[in-house]
Amino acid sequence: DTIPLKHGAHRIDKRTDSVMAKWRGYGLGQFIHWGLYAIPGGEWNGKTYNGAAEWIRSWNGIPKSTYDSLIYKFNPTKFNPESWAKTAKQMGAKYVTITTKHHDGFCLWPSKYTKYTVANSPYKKDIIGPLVNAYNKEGIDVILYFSIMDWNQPGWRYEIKTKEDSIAFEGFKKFTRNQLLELLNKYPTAKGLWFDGTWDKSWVKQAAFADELEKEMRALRPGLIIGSRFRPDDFGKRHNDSNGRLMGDYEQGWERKIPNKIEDVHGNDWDCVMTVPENQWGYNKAWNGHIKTVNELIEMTAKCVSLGGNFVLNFGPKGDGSIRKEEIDLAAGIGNWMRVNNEAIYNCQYAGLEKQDWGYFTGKTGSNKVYMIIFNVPVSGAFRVKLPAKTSITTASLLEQPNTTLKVEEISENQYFIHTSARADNKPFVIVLDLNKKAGNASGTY
Ligand SMILES: C[C@@H]1N[C@@H](c2cn(-c3ccccc3)nn2)[C@H](O)[C@@H]1O
Repeated sequence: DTIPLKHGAHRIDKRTDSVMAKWRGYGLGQFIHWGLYAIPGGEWNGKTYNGAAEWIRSWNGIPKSTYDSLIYKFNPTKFNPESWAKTAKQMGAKYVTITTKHHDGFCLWPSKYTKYTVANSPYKKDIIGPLVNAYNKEGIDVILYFSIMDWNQPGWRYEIKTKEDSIAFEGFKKFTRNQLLELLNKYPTAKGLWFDGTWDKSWVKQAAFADELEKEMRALRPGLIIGSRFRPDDFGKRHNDSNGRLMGDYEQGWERKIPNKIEDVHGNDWDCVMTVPENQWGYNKAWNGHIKTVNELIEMTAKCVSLGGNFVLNFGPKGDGSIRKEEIDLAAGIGNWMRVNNEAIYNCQYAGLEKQDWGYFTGKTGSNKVYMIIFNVPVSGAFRVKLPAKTSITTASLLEQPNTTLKVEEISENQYFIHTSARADNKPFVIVLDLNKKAGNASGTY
């Protein structure tokens, strides 16, 4: 039996409207982390900060006031929103999530509710507006990242302990509401909000306020997509309420990690947001440790889509507004593969088939088509496929050469080997299966 909640989940199961269906089909997205932290780029006075570059303000190696005065150095002469949008387009991203305000409180739009914005920097101009327009012109939808935690706001509190705290935090809540409504009014084509900085004790006590604000934002912008990291329930639970139901339209918990099996996603929509290095979102001069390759990132994209989610790859532009060569090259490499194989990614979901070692199945929403995205070629050269009862393979072909049919060998009841000839390169490729009926999935629908 469920716990009675005033501010728990307001919907069970996935959204069924067309705006969310489009989001569900994006497959691949781009994250942009850009702000004052890109100016030091993880380094200060020749010393390197060993955390994530966008958290450098929290480092005791740099006085807070010194960090805050970076606003007077913000003048990205190389900022070119059209070229950022073209890079994303060429990569094959269908949506972009852009930091409007990260934890440091610096606003990339000329907010009326604080002085700590681009308007008071040497750059002076709005960044978010031109970005939204440039991405929309490329046919890419925009989601606005917003950090509730705001280190620049005097009213922010990690915890509310005194009367003074609570008075200050009430002012902070008003400020937060004003900024969110301001963003929705200034950028009406934004499809959704990606919240961050909502884990502290002060915020998890704001169930009623956050619930009312979410309702107000949805009323202002029908169809708005809001992730599960925005609000706490009556008992301070986040993402899933005290009855285990997702609060928000999709699960936001997959930050720098990917679910392993379908049971891990609990029937939710979800996105995975991923850094190229181990843990750097804002620009960091020193990219240490393992830097993910094109093939790794294609595999992460395929794995996310095979489990019904979207993969969102992070870019951290430099303080001057240019995008580093490593990221441009990754976008180009992923794009080369997506140009040929995006049919196996866009508008695809969990195919409901038993995972095999060669790679990932994706199912085309509402069709009998299933894609096999191959990363590991078996030494036998034969690719195993297990189908549910009464489901059979009508044809099999290579996505890159649609008119080549591949040999299908039935090896037992509902079990097949697909045979292909050896391939010259060691790049991922896609086999398309036309089935005699929809394979269905764990929840029986696409
Ligand atoms: C999407 C990513 N989320 C931010 C983040 C949050 N955290 C964090 C770190 C410790 C406790 C709770 C949250 N680490 N990184 C990163 O700065 C980036 O914006």
